[in-house]
Amino acid sequence: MMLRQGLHLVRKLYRDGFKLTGLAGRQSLGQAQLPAPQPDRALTVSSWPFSSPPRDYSLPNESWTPEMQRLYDHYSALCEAETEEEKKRGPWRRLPSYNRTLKYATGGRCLSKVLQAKARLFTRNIEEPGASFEYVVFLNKQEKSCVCVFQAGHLLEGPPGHVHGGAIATIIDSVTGTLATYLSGPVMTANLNINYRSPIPLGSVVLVHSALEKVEGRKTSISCRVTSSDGGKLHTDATGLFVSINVGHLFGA
Ligand SMILES: CCCCCCCC(=O)SCCNC(=O)CCNC(=O)[C@H](O)C(C)(C)COP(=O)(O)OP(=O)(O)OC[C@H]1O[C@@H](n2cnc3c(N)ncnc32)[C@H](O)[C@@H]1OP(=O)(O)O
Repeated sequence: MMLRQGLHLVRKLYRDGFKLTGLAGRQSLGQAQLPAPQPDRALTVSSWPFSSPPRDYSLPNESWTPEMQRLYDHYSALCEAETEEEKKRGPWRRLPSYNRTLKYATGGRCLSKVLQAKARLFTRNIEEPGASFEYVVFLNKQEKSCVCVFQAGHLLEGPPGHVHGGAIATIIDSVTGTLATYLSGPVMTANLNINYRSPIPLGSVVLVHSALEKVEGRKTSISCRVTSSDGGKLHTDATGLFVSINVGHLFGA
């Protein structure tokens, strides 16, 4: 009964232009749901009359180091830039990030009540600022790429003083998945292939660069490089394969 109700809602929300903000850990939206002339509108949250505004976890907080803040300011400035000829905004966008995968999507509160219960997004699950994943994703629409500024907190320790490989995989999955979702709509990770090249010091700030490799039918391939904040040191490189899904797939349909 619950499942049927849920699937009905999924279909209805899709018919009504439902926009996912967090499916599969992603911050971005499927291209199909982005109205091209006013891209910012698609990145906003629905104004549900009785909800309090959700916290956007990709905004600066007191835990951010000066380096994290510097890189945030750098990419934010690119987002403000205008193109020469038309005084239109350039290709860069900061993607907001919430701690619920469906609740804060347009129309998602209703779906969230039925299907999601108290589910929280893994990477935004720890309230203490700076303790785990501090990150912000900037998308370059023209280049079909994105860069994530990532500061790893003390809860992500693996080898003493360094970031756990699973935490690195998590941020790679989240960032490559964000890009795949933006480009191809709802997807799930089918394969991640990761090469750990040099350890990431805990508390340091790194850049996670992702770019589209190819789209073949339902398959979207994304490459990824994690580097030091000055780009001089390669920490990790990876590839991700994402397969487009019908949202019913998440509910066993
Ligand atoms: C909600 C917050 C969570 C945050 C997490 C961040 C994002 C995630 O990590 S998503 C969760 C992790 N991923 C999963 O749990 C996915 C589990 N797997 C699945 O559900 C399915 O296997 C799924 C959807 C990936 C593919 O299944 P299905 O839709 O039946 O596709 P299927 O027909 O098997 O394959 C489609 C194509 O992809 C290819 N493919 C599928 N899996 C793989 C793979 N592992 N490696 C290579 N190719 C693959 C197939 O060969 C096929 O290719 P072609 O079209 O050329 O023949």
